[in-house]
Amino acid sequence: MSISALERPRPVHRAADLLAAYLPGSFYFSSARGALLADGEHARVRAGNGAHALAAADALDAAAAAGIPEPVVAGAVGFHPAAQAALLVPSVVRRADAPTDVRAPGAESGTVRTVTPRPGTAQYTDGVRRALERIGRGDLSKVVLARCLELTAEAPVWVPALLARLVGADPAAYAFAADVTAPGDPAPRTLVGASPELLVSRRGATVVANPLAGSAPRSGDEALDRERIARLRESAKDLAEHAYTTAQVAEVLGRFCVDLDVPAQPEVIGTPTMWHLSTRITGRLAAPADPACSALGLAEALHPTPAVCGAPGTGALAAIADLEPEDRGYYAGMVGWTGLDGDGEWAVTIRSAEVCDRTVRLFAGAGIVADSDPAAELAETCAKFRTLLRALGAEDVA
Ligand SMILES: C=C(O[C@@H]1C=C(C(=O)O)C=C[C@H]1O)C(=O)O
Repeated sequence: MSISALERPRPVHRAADLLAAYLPGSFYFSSARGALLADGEHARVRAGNGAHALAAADALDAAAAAGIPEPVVAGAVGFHPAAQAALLVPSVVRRADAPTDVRAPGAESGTVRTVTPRPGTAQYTDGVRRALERIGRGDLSKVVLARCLELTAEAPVWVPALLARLVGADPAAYAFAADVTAPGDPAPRTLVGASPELLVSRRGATVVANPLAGSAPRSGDEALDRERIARLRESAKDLAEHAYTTAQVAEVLGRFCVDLDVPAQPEVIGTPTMWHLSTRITGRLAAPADPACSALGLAEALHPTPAVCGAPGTGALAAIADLEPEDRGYYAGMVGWTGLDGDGEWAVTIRSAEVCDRTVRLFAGAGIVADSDPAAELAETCAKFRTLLRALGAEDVA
């Protein structure tokens, strides 16, 4: 008698159940691959820059030996090479299929009291001009300049409702909520968002990365959007911006893979707020058992890609340090999970916010290359903010 159907592990929950069970302090991550909700803290994973994957492999072995069933390392790593990380082995992990018909109550508008742009818009466009000077001098070819909106709500922001609205608006997004509370925070701090960008996903020996770069706002009008998509496909400036990112991602994955498929031309993908040039790169790992080849190891090797940093990386990091007045924190870092077998999924932490009590800090950035127009780059950041602003009921205030 065949029992294969019984043996096959299957998710026992629905993504909507996991979302309903999410509470601040838990870790939630979902994508078209499935949903994961993790609770409790079996162990923290602490490691220096570039050493997270090895520390995670040790922590996973120890957790399995301690009887944690199907342990994972889950959490977020900040943008800067020496940034903070919030990675742990949770005590309990529940999984579900990909979210589909998630219904969330609409955002109540009028709850956001103040919106403070940091830097101000004029200072941001000035930063873009200064970046263009550096590009003109040949110091670098591309840099992603970000800005922040600091929102104050009239009451503490309830992250479970915000997360459910983000998933409901775009069930295919890489949606996440991770506890990133740091010493000195006045209240628990949660990183929450719905990213369109896969840093890397691994299943067995197969890896996928899906860099995005080159963008246009979505208008909601079909004819206008068709025009914007066609323009994006042919824009030399956006194609150049995209090519820097794809080249670096392909080069890094090439070090780990025996076969790598890099499509020659990007396609255009859409989110509810944006259109992006997108290249789906797939590869087969040469040594899948090596901890450096775990999903987290690959994510660490790839991060930060020119989608959120620039090219070359060192010049771009220096430009970001000089031209961005706000610390990015977890924005433009990575968020996801890795299992005992090395499989896992890590997204680029964009279209995200850090929520701490009544304060919400959102970031959005735009890739600056030789032909960038400061006003257009500012407009691009405004369009990217809409993902979170909509979910916060604050689209009209910023
Ligand atoms: C930096 C962000 O997005 C990134 C930058 C893009 C661009 O410059 O065109 C496009 C997608 C993302 O890779 C952001 O959303 O904040």
